Amino acid sequence: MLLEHNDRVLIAQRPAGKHLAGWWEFPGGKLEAGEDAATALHRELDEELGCCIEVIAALPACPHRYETVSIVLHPLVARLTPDSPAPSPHEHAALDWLPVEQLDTVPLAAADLPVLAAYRTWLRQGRPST
Ligand SMILES: Nc1nc2c([nH]c(=O)n2[C@H]2C[C@H](O)[C@@H](COP(=O)(O)OP(=O)(O)OP(=O)(O)O)O2)c(=O)[nH]1
Ligand SMILES: [Mg+2]
Repeated sequence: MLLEHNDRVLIAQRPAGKHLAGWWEFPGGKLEAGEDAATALHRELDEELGCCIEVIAALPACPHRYETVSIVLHPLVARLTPDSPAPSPHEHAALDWLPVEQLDTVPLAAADLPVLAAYRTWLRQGRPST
């Protein structure tokens, strides 16, 4: 999920001991059986960050094949609800808020590069809601 706040986007560093440890990602996680992307996102954010969000738009799905696993990311653009607590890193090594122009200055997980491209396209198109 691309969580926007004050013209910045939240990124999270994956913790030691997991796939892609040390790499940065957009918070979120796997769908559990029967969940749609929005339901999974709200659950994961509660677990990972302790914050509440509102979805603004859904971007096109981004499949990626790592050596050990293949994934499909379903990127959503979101904002914090007005009364949400600030995100805190319950499961990540660190969090950071970056302006969109700086998102390619950190080591993002390879699967996130097409996500970033789709987000920039969406911004250029005038942020259409879906
Ligand atoms: N959540 C998330 N996962 C990503 C991104 N980019 C990327 O390559 N991944 C990979 C990392 C994992 O291999 C996989 C799904 O991650 P996940 O958050 O559901 O699971 P996880 O590895 O953190 O472990 P767990 O929650 O099952 O304990 O997708 C991203 O931007 N966000
Ligand atoms: Mg996760």
